[in-house]
Amino acid sequence: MSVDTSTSRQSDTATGAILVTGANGQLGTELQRLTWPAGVQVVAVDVADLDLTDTAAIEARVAAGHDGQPFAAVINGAAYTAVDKAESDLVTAWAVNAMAPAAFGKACADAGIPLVQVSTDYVFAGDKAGAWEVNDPVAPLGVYGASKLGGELAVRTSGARHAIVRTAWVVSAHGNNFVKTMLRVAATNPTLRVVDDQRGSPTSAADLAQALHTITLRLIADADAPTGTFHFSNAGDVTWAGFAREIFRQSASCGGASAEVAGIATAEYPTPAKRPANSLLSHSAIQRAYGIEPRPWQDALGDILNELIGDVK
Ligand SMILES: NC(=O)C1=CN([C@@H]2O[C@H](COP(=O)(O)OP(=O)(O)OC[C@H]3O[C@@H](n4cnc5c(N)ncnc54)[C@H](OP(=O)(O)O)[C@@H]3O)[C@@H](O)[C@H]2O)C=CC1
Ligand SMILES: Cc1cn([C@H]2C[C@H](O)[C@@H](COP(=O)(O)OP(=O)(O)O[C@H]3O[C@@H](C)C(=O)[C@@H](O)[C@H]3O)O2)c(=O)[nH]c1=O
Ligand SMILES: [Mg+2]
Repeated sequence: MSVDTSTSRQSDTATGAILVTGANGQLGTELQRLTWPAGVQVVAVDVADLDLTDTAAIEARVAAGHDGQPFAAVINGAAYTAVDKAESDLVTAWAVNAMAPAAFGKACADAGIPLVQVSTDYVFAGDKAGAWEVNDPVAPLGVYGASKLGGELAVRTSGARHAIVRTAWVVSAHGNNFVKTMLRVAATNPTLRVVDDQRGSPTSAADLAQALHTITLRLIADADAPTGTFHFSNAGDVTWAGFAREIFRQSASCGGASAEVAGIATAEYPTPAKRPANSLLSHSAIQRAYGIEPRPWQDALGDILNELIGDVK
């Protein structure tokens, strides 16, 4: 007997509207720049459209769907990302990073749709020698990481089919990030002091968006798609000082700003929030479940500098 594969394929095709939060953020911007399959529509909202401190509004928005149809999925890319400010603004940080994911979890469970929640390397204490695996113990050092962990736990216990994707050191050509800070400060300072004892994995917001594109479309199309916790960053690891040096090496090669980087100890750069010494993320879970193989962070940085400055050699 022959099987009509065209029909069974049809049911594997994702269609419908995806609600994306954080529309004006780094990730939200890149999710909107991607090409999505015909039949998939991205409905991107920011604080003016949907204030995430309003949990009733979140539940109503998800329940309302789009154009008379339920949403196909939610990607919660919004967050309270001001790590130092969060230390003194605990209630808002927890509202956006924990209570809003809880509301999305409940609303997605009620609607029977998948939720993609973005989380952070800052859920880890940073006291491991190698890369952090998805099931390694979490022990956030500050309010931002603790509130993002609260969001993870809420989503994990919500009953919604979900993927929690932890990422790290997100950079892009827009929004606030380390690359843009380094280029801006270098324009007026010949030497920058940058911590050389915090190690992690830089991540292009565009590459992260592509990974979430893959995961979300699979979750929509396939009820048996892998769920749980995953790590995505670009490949390789570096300290913030090493990252700054590579930013300036590539920037200088195309006539952009450059500066000397003096590596310093964390103790010499006091900040309100404590940060992990090592937050390198292992990719084994996302490789195994979704076949995603991140490219080196240096290549991703080249694309960002190309967009900001021009031809990077
Ligand atoms: N940036 C990084 O280095 C890292 C980020 N992550 C995670 O990745 C995800 C994406 O981060 P990224 O794109 O860099 O973050 P951004 O800070 O660039 O963007 C966050 C977005 O969330 C929005 N937002 C904040 N508060 C509210 C609110 N009350 N209601 C509605 N929207 C709100 C912001 O809006 P507005 O601008 O108007 O305030 C902004 O558009 C987040 O979950 C973050 O925790 C994880 C690891 C590293
Ligand atoms: C600007 C600057 C920063 N630093 C240090 C401070 C800090 O340890 C490190 C990076 O600075 P940032 O302000 O970008 O760090 P931070 O805001 O902590 O970045 C984090 O953001 C959140 C949202 C995340 O989830 C994390 O993955 C991580 O990307 O560099 C210097 O040493 N010298 C400098 O001149
Ligand atoms: Mg920051």
